[in-house]
Amino acid sequence: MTKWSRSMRSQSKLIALVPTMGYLHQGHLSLIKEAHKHANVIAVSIYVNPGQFSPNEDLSTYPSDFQGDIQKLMSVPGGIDVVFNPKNLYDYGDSDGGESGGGDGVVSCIEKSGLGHESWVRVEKLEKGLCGKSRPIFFRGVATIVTKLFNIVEPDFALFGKKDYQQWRKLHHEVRKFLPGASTHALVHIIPNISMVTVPLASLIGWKMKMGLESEMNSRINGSKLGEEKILEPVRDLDFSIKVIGCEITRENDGLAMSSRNVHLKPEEREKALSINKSLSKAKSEAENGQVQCDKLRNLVIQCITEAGGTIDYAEIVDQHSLEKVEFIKGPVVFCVAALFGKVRLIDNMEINL
Ligand SMILES: Nc1ncnc2c1ncn2[C@@H]1O[C@H](COP(=O)(O)OP(=O)(O)OP(=O)(O)O)[C@@H](O)[C@H]1O
Ligand SMILES: CC(C)(CO)[C@@H](O)C(=O)[O-]
Ligand code: BAL
Repeated sequence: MTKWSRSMRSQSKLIALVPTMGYLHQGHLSLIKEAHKHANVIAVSIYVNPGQFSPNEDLSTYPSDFQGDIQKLMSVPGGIDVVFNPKNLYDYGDSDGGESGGGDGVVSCIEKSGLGHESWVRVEKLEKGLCGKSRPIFFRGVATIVTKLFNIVEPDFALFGKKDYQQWRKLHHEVRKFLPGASTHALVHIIPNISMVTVPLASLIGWKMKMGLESEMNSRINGSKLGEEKILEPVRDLDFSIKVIGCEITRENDGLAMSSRNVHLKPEEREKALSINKSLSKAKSEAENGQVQCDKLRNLVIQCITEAGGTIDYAEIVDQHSLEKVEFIKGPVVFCVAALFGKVRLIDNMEINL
């Protein structure tokens, strides 16, 4: 994978990474669409990361359909360049991590065997609330695997969905925050010579889906960025020269946020789950009409979801940047919800910008 990336870089191509856990839907494809606006070549990773699941979570039942994913990726306008689908990205020491690094109860690789993988990335404050409460190792696992993917793929851009708002915010923070006066700029010189390369690698699905994109890419580059020096903003905490881009939530026509786990919802549960988006939309419009007391808005959402038959994990209104709870809406906030319908835990959110 790294060899491919470096070969792209040596041709001055900008590389975007779209990390996923597979079982792709239009939400994932919207990330790829956005990636095309920024980069010349696109890598999609498909890896169900065992390091972010606790033993009581749904690693073993997480949906997967690799061939279906490939079909979907082939149909993306503009194509993608490579699919990175590693079997396992952890060293399990003496114990057998099993297929895809998962397997029964094997989650964090080191705790059981005492050997193997033992380095973890943490984003100490932002990982604590919301999903971090009920999924205590989740964000450590996400930050670590994303760091590993960044090191392997060496992208210029990485795209994440705001459906997983806390994840996006946390990664954004981990990777890049504008520090006035900081001097660590990544300078990227874009040159006009775009040529297509296919790189089949053993551990990588050597996939080439370019389909007539060359002229489109040339005109984009010629039109806007030819010969310019593009300055990526200074990075923070971990000094990655990577720009993290957040993409809006893609919803089904009836408002349900697209999610791979939706496939596990029974029809009646799916119907009940519509209460999440409905109640969030109602809360947002009440806020826009002057109701800025968060407990009132929270009660509205909790009541609506509970009456529909969902079980609330959390329903919090938090500052969009710090993710700290707020009592009264005074600035940009995001209303984040996690709720269970049957055995399926769904998350959703809505930004409120008064
Ligand atoms: N509806 C959506 N709109 C925009 N981005 C999304 C949507 N669903 C997922 N994504 C983004 O796609 C990336 C990969 O997510 P992932 O593969 O876990 O899919 P998912 O649908 O979020 O699955 P899950 O059922 O685990 O929530 C993440 O950055 C995630 O935020
Ligand atoms: C970012 C991610 C691919 C890391 O495993 C995952 O958490 C996801 O799909 O949102
Ligand atoms: N998109 C979230 C991945 C997870 O729930 O593990």
